[in-house]
Amino acid sequence: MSNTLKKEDDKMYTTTLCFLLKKDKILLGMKKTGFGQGKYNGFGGKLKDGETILQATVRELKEESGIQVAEGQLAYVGKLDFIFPASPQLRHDVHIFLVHTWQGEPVETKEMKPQWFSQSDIPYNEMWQDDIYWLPTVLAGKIIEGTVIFAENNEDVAEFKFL
Ligand SMILES: Nc1[nH]c(=O)nc2c1ncn2[C@H]1C[C@H](O)[C@@H](COP(=O)(O)OP(=O)(O)OP(=O)(O)O)O1
Repeated sequence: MSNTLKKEDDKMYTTTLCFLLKKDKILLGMKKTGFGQGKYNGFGGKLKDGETILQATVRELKEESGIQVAEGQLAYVGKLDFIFPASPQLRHDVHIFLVHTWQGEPVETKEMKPQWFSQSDIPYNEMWQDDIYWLPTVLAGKIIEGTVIFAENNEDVAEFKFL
């Protein structure tokens, strides 16, 4: 591996992502600010210093949707490594969780506008383009691990691999 690649690896940051499920519905949020603005996605964000992945998942869900969960209500479903060859500093991994029970009702926050969708009508064309490669597998009950390599425009998926 070249030194350049090693340097990029060192810079990788960690994020969380979680999806609430209720019967045949899934809760997505329209991201109003920051990375992924204008896309529907689950709720999550970067780990803060000293935080565990579970703590960050609970905190981000609360900040972005008003929903409170206990760590024990988070079901781990997988991990993805997002690689942006045109912008190596964007590289990050995401730890993904499903939530079936929680406290409170979703509310609009300054970061996200929550909306329930039928699981058979997920708006993949308004989401990150990698989601259609792995979210159906997660919703089918499988645990995933994979790598996404984005194209030069940092939007299209150049390659998706399940490990
Ligand atoms: N390609 C991708 N596909 C996807 O489904 N989710 C992605 C994604 N790339 C990033 N995400 C998720 C992970 C995480 O939940 C969120 C981005 O988190 P960031 O922390 O980078 O953004 P924020 O603007 O929310 O920053 P903070 O609130 O400061 O943490 O988007």
